[in-house]
Amino acid sequence: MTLKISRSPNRVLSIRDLRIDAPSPEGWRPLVHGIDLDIAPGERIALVGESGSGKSITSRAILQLNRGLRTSGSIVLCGQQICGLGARKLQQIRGSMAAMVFQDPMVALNPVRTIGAQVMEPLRIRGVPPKTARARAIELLERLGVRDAEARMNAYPHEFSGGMRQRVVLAAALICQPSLLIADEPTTALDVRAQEQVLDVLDDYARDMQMSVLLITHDLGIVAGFAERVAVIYRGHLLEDRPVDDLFANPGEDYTRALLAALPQIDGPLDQRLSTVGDPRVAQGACS
Ligand SMILES: Nc1ncnc2c1ncn2[C@@H]1O[C@H](COP(=O)(O)OP(=O)(O)OP(=O)(O)O)[C@@H](O)[C@H]1O
Repeated sequence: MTLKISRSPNRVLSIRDLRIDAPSPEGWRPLVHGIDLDIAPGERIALVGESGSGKSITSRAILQLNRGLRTSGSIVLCGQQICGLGARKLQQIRGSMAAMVFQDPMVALNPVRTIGAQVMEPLRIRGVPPKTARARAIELLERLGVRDAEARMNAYPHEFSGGMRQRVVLAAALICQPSLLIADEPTTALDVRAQEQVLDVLDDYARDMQMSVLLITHDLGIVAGFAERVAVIYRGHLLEDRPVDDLFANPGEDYTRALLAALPQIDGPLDQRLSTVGDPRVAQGACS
């Protein structure tokens, strides 16, 4: 089966009027209220917002990974409309057009399978012969800074540090060379040094491969250092979508100002997490 891919993909991702609803005893309860978002090839966008604002469900909708939620609108990924696709087509798209990494590498990795088997798996599923898959896995692990990768292919996740495990998760996500990587707080579970190293290798890889990145993070330092654009989401509404310097220098919404004030500062404690923007006056002003 061949998937239709845009011939002039000036957008890796184009989302229009994305709505996500959850079932409730009173009927469908809206969680995301009609979001538009575009990502160009090679572009890095940070999605920020307080806890529960809808960052994860919005990003998971791109690969139709939300369970039990209703999604509507248009999501065009590399020229392919994602909404309404069947399970088999979605399976093909996941990993090749867009891949996703999550916060905790221990959850993402199977503790009883070797690192090598897990990194090679997306290629093996697509019918790539074992020798080729193995060579590509070793090459990618080395590139992502896993030293002595050939020997370590036979190791298990518990034999790796947190930072190394996240590189393995990245390798499994990147092995089919996706056009878009969706990274949902990929370094939150790591210590500060490992965070920096993982972001550095991701930065290098994305630049070399012209890969777009949608990064969900609570960390102002990471947003400033990694992203070109910032999209601010509040209670399922997209409030602002602007170049990072512009938004930091001149936030256009009260909510964004409050959010930036609540974010960990560059010269503050590096492991500080975003607190909830709880001021109801800010909340009311934001989406009215
Ligand atoms: N499967 C689900 N069923 C019902 N409600 C859900 C489901 N998944 C998420 N939600 C709700 O959707 C809203 C947005 O959740 P989401 O996980 O996207 O927030 P977030 O911005 O990523 O937060 P955090 O920064 O804490 O991860 C929350 O109110 C959450 O409780």
